[in-house]
Amino acid sequence: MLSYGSSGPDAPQTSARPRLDLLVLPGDGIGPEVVREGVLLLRELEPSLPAELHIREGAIGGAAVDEVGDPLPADTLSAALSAGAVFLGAVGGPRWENLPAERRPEQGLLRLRKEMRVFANLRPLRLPPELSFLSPLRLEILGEGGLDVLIVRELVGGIYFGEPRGIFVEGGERVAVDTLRYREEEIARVVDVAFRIARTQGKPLASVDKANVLASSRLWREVVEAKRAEYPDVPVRHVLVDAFAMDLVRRPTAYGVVVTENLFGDILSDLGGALVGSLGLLPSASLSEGGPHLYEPVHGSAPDIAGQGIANPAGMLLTVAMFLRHTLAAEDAASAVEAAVFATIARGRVTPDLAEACRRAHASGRCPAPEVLSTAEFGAAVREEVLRRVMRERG
Ligand SMILES: NC(=O)C1=CN([C@@H]2O[C@H](COP(=O)(O)OP(=O)(O)OC[C@H]3O[C@@H](n4cnc5c(N)ncnc54)[C@H](O)[C@@H]3O)[C@@H](O)[C@H]2O)C=CC1
Ligand SMILES: CC(C)CC(=O)C(=O)O
Ligand SMILES: [Mg+2]
Repeated sequence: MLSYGSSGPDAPQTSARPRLDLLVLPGDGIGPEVVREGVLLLRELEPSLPAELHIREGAIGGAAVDEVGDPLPADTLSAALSAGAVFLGAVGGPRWENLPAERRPEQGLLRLRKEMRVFANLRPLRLPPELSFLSPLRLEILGEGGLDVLIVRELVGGIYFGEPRGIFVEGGERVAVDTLRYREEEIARVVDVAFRIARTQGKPLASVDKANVLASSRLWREVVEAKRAEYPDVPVRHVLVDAFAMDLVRRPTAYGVVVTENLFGDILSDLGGALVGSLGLLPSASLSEGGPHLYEPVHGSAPDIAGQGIANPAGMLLTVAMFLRHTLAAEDAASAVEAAVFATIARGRVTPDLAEACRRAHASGRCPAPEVLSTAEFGAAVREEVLRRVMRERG
């Protein structure tokens, strides 16, 4: 394990602040590129945070397969389980696509989520009004408030984990099996998280399923109905997933908090990436109950742009904001990071994935002339902006 940063894990405590151990897992492709910007931002903010951060790095995914032949090495898992929080970049890539299923990078991530019991994956689809030019949706559809929908995705159950699974030979031909299985309690705990957030934010809850076909969805609906009695103040409706995909594009303002099972949440959040203009803008926080939370951007390892220094680190930086909010309860710092990311983009300072939308908007006076930045330049611009905001707040 590498450790880096000013203090190092074994340095004596020099302040009264509690110590928080962070495990950083860069992974593959653009993972390390965006994680670097996240760590630099954390370092910049560290002196003003309520905890002293001790950052260690570990191996996961294809990088770990190359190093030790296992996408989730035992020392990475034990470091994750004993950390205060874990950051992950992304895993996977064409290099490892032909490995046996259990050694594929993605299995390392799935096992990590399962072992950490991070069952509630919060995926905000947020585009403030001043950035509405990034969305392919027309202004009148997006609404005056921009886009603001929270997907709460069940993360450690469902078809990604159910047994039996695999490719078997039956009657001389190959048969593939995946099992979609949910226990009542697995549904209830994530639905409860979604209800609580909807209540706190004063928003309606949509539960997305496929109850007209799937038994797991019928149980899901029953559990939501039972939970509803505990939250009589939260308006709830059930929406079939196919209709929801259409409706999210047609009238996103109809939705506030959306709760759904693992596979549907995975697919729908990438659709959300298109609605905000780039998958590279979406953060996520995977919450456990009592254990460390896992923080990861929504996107994957993006092999098509990896190694070029052009990945958008905004999703990772907004993920840092989610860490500040959910692990450190440092709401002011979280809001400052979010505001800094959005303000940087609103000035036309963007990575290449947003450049075309910015150019088009510039032609109609909705965005300054774009200044196309590298991953590192965008990260630095956001850090400067965060510091400016923090200084301004301190007077
Ligand atoms: N959480 C994770 O580690 C995830 C890993 N993956 C893995 O990643 C690999 C690539 O999968 P894809 O289907 O290509 O999905 P992907 O999310 O890596 O990329 C999809 C598209 O979005 C673009 N994109 C993604 N993140 C971006 C960023 N930060 N800035 C600019 N553009 C960005 C990519 O260039 C690509 O065109 C696969 O091995 C897949 O299994 C996929 C999704 C999540
Ligand atoms: C690569 C998979 C394990 C997961 C995924 O696509 C996601 O969590 O968004
Ligand atoms: Mg995905």
